[in-house]
Amino acid sequence: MHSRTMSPGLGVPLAHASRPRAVGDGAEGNRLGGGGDPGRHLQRAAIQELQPERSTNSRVARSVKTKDGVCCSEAFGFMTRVALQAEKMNHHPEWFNVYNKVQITLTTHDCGGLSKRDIKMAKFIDKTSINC
Ligand SMILES: C[C@H](O)[C@H](O)[C@H]1CNC2=NC(N)=NC(=O)C2=N1
Repeated sequence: MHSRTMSPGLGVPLAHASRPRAVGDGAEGNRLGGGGDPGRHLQRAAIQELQPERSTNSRVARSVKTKDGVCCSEAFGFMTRVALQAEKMNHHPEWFNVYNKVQITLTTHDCGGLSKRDIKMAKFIDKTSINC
């Protein structure tokens, strides 16, 4: 079953799968650590390398708190850098922001779990948040 949501401004219906799609949509989108993949131990090591906080085997979480207290400009600047990277990678975070706090969850919807894109995005977020 699919639920359809109109994308804001584009007027193009977006089909959202209501459950994880089949694994594998190309090298970047193959689910890590799953199934009988012979490389799964290597892939699992890649996931563990992220030192995830509050993560599961299908989602990686990050929490960022910028220095600017209840002001938001540093948090917005951080989110802008991540948003531009997300557009560049075509891989988008699920995130929540209040004041100087940003809670981020990374997962690959196309394969219903973690992929190399999540690892690449998590490393970008870790590097970018160092200066916040
Ligand atoms: C069609 C488009 O390439 C896909 O929907 C992209 C967009 N951004 C994405 N972001 C995330 N987090 N997971 C995806 O599977 C994904 N897929």
